[in-house]
Amino acid sequence: MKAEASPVVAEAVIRLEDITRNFGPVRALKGVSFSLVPGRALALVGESGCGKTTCARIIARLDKPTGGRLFFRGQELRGEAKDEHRYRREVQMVFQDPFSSLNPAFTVSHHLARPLQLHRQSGSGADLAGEIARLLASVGLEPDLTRQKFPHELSGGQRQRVNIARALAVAPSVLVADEPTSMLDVSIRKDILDLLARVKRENDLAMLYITHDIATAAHVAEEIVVMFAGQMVEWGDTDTVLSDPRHPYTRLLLSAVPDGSRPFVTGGSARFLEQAEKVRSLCRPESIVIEQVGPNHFIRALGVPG
Ligand SMILES: Nc1ncnc2c1ncn2[C@@H]1O[C@H](COP(=O)(O)OP(=O)(O)OP(=O)(O)O)[C@@H](O)[C@H]1O
Repeated sequence: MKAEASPVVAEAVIRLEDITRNFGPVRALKGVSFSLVPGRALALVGESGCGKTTCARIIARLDKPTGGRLFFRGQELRGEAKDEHRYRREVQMVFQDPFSSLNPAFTVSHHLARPLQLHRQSGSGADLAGEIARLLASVGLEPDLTRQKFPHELSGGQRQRVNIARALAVAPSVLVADEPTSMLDVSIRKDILDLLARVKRENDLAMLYITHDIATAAHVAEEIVVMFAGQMVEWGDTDTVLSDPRHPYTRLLLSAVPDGSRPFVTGGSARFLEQAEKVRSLCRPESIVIEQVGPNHFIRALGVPG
């Protein structure tokens, strides 16, 4: 079966349609299309340089695509959005580095009070204190022990929880988490992923979870997009793609996942890179032919080497 299709799901908050991004001669994104829908997460997976962060920055409107269309609640965004302020409130990001994303000069309370005041116009000081306490508790932090602390007094995991609370403070509908656990100790990565999965459920968030670690996708995301050299090469329901990968690059990523005792690490070894080069030679970079291999399971058709 062949289809010029992408994982279209009804009621998308965000939709990317055939997005390209060139940096001079570097074609960072080539025809990327997917949707983010409430209460569901999509994992964007691939090796360093495949275009994941560029995608995130375009969704957060920190960067503009060279081509293609970006939709927000069914309306195409061209240039400055009519309601840019609303868009920027509704689309929040959690960054990779929990250390540099908090201001060392301010307490946890301050970090949460500002977005609450800006976007909710909270009433009294008591209301605000209550909101801060509720937010901290919702991300698994003890309000009384945390609110007056400065970032350097917190662990990496606690800081990332504060970052997640800060993103939630403005009641977003979309959360973009760009490698949110890659700088954290392996022992707490799963806790943060569990937290992201929970806040997605509780807040009905449309989530983009970006990772180089395909093994973690199933912890957070119902859907997965595997990227290779700026292109989507395989996508669909996470469980299906992980249990029945059809594209050689997805298979390669899965083969680099070590056994269950170290589930949150993938390879970056010379052997992995050598195999990635072999896969690269199998992929026709400009291939636009998409093959549907299951109800919600697609791969980019392989080309002839060279
Ligand atoms: N501002 C820029 N100027 C020039 N090239 C860029 C710029 N931003 C990204 N690129 C290039 O675009 C490609 C995609 O980069 P991107 O950061 O999106 O990849 P990534 O998958 O997020 O990688 P990583 O996991 O290392 O962050 C890379 O070749 C990168 O060098």
